[in-house]
Amino acid sequence: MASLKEDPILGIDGITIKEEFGIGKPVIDKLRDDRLALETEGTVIKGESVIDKVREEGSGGQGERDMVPPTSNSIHRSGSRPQLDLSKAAIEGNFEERDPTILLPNQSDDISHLALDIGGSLIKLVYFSRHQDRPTNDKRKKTVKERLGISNGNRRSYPILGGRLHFVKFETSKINECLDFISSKQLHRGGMDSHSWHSDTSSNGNAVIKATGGGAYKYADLFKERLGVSLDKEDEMDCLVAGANFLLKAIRHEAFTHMEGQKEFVQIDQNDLFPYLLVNIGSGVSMIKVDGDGKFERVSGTNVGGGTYWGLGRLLNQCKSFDELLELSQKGDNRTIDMLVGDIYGGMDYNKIGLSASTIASSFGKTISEKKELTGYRPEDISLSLLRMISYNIGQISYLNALRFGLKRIFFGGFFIRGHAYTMDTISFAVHFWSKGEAQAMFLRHEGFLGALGAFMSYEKHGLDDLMVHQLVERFPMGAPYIGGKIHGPALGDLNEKISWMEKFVQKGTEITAPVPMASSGTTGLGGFEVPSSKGGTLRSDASALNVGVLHLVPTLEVFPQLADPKMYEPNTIDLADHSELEYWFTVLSDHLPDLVDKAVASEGGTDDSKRRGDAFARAFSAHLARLMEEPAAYGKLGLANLLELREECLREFQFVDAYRSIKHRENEASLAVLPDLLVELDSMTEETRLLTLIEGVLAANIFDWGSRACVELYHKGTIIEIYRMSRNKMQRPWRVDDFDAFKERMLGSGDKKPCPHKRALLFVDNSGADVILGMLPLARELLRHGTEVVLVANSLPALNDVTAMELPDIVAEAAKHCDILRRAAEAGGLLVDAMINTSDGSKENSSSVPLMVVENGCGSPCIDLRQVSSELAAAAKDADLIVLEGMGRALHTNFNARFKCDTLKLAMVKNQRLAEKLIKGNIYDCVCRYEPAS
Ligand SMILES: CC(C)(COP(=O)(O)O)[C@@H](O)C(=O)NCCC(=O)O
Ligand SMILES: [Mn+2]
Repeated sequence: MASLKEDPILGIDGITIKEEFGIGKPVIDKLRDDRLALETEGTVIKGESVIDKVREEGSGGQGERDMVPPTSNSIHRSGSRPQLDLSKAAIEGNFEERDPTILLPNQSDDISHLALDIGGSLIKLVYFSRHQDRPTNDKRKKTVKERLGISNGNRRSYPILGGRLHFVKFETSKINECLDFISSKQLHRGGMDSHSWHSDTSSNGNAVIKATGGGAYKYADLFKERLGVSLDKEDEMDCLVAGANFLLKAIRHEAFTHMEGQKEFVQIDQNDLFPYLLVNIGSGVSMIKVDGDGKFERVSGTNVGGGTYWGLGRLLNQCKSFDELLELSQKGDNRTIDMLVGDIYGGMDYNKIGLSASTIASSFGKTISEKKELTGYRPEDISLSLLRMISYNIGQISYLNALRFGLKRIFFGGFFIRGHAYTMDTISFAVHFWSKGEAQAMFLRHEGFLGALGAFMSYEKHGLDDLMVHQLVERFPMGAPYIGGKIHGPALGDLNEKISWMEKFVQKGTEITAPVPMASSGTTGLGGFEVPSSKGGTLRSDASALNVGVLHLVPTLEVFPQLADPKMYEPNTIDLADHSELEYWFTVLSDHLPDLVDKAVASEGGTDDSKRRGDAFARAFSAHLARLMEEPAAYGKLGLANLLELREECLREFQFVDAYRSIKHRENEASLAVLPDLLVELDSMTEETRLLTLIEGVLAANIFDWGSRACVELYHKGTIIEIYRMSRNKMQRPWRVDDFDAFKERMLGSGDKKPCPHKRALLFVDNSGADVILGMLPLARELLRHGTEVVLVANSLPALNDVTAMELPDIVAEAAKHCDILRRAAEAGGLLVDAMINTSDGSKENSSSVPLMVVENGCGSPCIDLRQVSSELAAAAKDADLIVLEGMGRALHTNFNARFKCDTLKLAMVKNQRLAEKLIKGNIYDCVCRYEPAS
């Protein structure tokens, strides 16, 4: 099939767009309305610039956001940040005061809980923030829940609410900064609500914080003095193990191997976790055999650990910080200090016992035979020799202990490692070498937080111990993608704080963003340490960064029950481990940024405040991209879906609630105007022709995608309907992937044999406007006509121009005004509870119709990860026997290779040339109609 781009008649210069189109001429005339022009930037060929229109309407004091009538739907969605409820706000105390306290009686605050691990060198802090879900009185939602048989009963004996788990660290020597941080966030005052999960006050009425590590004893008085809190001391080993078990069970991509500079995530089977050896490298080293939850034994340890490295480094090199010492090692050459096998054997390998010439025979051994003073050695070389000596020694002792107890897996944690590639390579090498490849060294992304997490877990009824992987969503730490120098990177609560952090970050930016060049591999594999591949010229800017995101706890998330093999399911189609892919998609997202910022700022009325937020958003997003470009696996396995979600999350973080709101509204209006005529035309067709026209319609209308650069350029060339007509005219079969005949046979049968209709179809809808109204709704109507219940599955939160579950009922109500099938089904599905329906026959009888329902999918991204969907969707899916996934995000970028237990139809127009070539060996604007019967 020729692409739209190549077609001289339909050329995207828009000069000659064919008039003849599948739907009637009056409809076309109707759509000549100026209001239906697509672009907002004033480059519209036909019709008035929408920006002008906005200005006119805005002169009455209304911004663009006011053009959209408020939806009548009152579903409460906890967005990325809780919104302030200012009702009944009152000033407390003296009105004359400069910053009087304002009481917000109806605001459900973020409630924080905190635990600490105060070590010899670092303080690790884990805290949880949450806000209570407000009860919803939404009748539609209730009806849908009833229909789907979702009970409101609590699964747990105590409530666990959604929230976020944050990870922060401070140097112990700067404990005052840590106290200031706790105090500024009021973290020590958490847990005072009725849902308290821990005994937050001691018998004498003081607030209590769980803490572990030696500092919990040493600094107890200071905490009491400064914050008025008591530290409730928890055993360090108990905490380490509880923290490690929680991470290994609950966090996807927590563990990874690191060999010769290559990081690879290991999927740990929860049921096959124990036993393992946990090696915690802090100032000293503990080796713990873990047999289960709370079942462990400290089997060994060594006093030669992180403290030794730092201490000796200070004495020998006068380094002021651990990172400085580590940074020196990056430029070191240990051959000037270590005695190598080759030094003893005249440059030869000692082959008989498998030692290469470059194997260290004796750490620091070369210095014996040289008559140099300490000043004669380079600090860089000393640092590297030290690092090797200590890492190698720890690797070897760990292996011997694993051997002692027959353990195959060794997990290394503790802040000595701090994500330093060379340290991990050295340890891995030692374990691999001594075990002859039998044992495997693994590392944990939250390596430094095991103790703090464990202390957190020790609160009674924290509710985290039985959380499942799918209930935790790891998100990029917002507002603080980097941590360096004096800038700490906790999640910043306050928007202003966040914006000024970004501004500060930009000033510091050049200092802390330099990527590290990777040297090529030089390891012999013969037991010698040559130059490991991950030793770059300089220390990564983020060597002390956390490399962990913020954990969002969403207890309502579930695994989509129709996945054929949930354990093998991988949502992303494109592997960003391929560097050229990564570069390409990073460029696409960067290029799209200025336009997105314009839209976002306009959606908030173009005020100075929104411009400042827009700027901060652009910086934050660019900084995240740069950070990920430097280390793609920093926050676990990175797929395109994560990047697209990151963009949306970042927008929300800077309080851009719905950047495309006016575009969506305009397209909805235009499409609703066309719908009645389209339905009449469809009804005049035979069943077979109609089914084909419907699928064509879905594919054609998927062209309305504001996330695709090519499509947005196209929108400059004509009105909504012109683009739609052009797209429909291009729908000749065969499509690039064309399983329509198989789908038709399942729907209509062949010959006289009429197949049994599907019982329930889940339609994963994509974009607002024509996509959902002229594409998916008519398809839903056809399924309803066949007697199939239809569940429209839409986003919980806005993403690009995707329609949301909150917006859909009003759209359906509008459509239902002109169609009895939709009206009856929507009534039966509880969608029309408070919509004013004015139909021709006025019939209220709904028992004859199967229901049309709407459920939210639990996400706010253009893609969907089916391991983590809303509980409503999971409930609706249980009885489904047909799934329709529509759009590039949901059917191509994600789920293209996913297999389901029930019949599945994947429909999308490919609106990106590179993806078309890669995925379907086709061209931009080619279509995919992939039908896969139940497996
Ligand atoms: C963001 C999208 C996945 C949305 O597509 P949709 O799901 O709406 O069909 C898609 O527009 C996309 O991949 N855009 C980036 C590539 C580009 O601009 O060509
Ligand atoms: Mn979309």
